[in-house]
Amino acid sequence: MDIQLALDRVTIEDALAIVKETEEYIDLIEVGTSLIKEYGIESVRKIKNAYPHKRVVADIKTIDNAEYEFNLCFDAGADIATVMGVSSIETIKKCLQITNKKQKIVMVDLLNTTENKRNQLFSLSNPNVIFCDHLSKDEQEISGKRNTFSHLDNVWSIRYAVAGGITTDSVDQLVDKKLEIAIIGSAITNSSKPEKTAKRFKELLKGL
Ligand SMILES: O=C(CO)[C@H](O)[C@H](O)COP(=O)(O)O
Repeated sequence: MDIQLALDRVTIEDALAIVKETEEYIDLIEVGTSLIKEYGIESVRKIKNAYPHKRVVADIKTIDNAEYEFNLCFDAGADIATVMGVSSIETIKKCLQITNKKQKIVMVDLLNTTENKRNQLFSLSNPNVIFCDHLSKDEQEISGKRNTFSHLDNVWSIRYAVAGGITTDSVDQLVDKKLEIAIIGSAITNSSKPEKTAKRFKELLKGL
């Protein structure tokens, strides 16, 4: 399983320093929504320029204005851009259209989607789409919720990632889920030893 390092609530300089330390153990770099909101699309450009050999995810969380936002991300060098699954089907289809045209990847964030909407989204699955099971920061921090990854059991045939509060103690729940990507943020970025923590995740996820 690949590791996507989510960079949130840090400066671009700190983000670059964390990637430098952890580079050997991570597969994708996520320019978090907070970085894009605070520093703009330049955050994506700077991180891709510094790590051209890594897949860079722009976590723009598009919910409307798909063409403009997806072109912005891809033109800045992102390999993957995110759209919220709760968006209208017009928005999702436009993201897919731009992604296919530019031969990039779209990650559909399933936060707050209903089962009906998820089934509708899964029917659009193609090799350029990765779905992301996501437990929000606010649900984690305010309500103390933990992701149980329970509805992942029926999704063998599609590309799948998980995000939200994953720690070295919770990765064992990902065994046998046939996931492509574990998105890990604060467990690494808030660690006093990011390199050691990223290395531990790599060891734990190897072979999964
Ligand atoms: O999309 C995000 C926040 O909206 C984060 O990328 C995701 O939640 C991973 O970060 P963490 O491991 O700290 O929860």
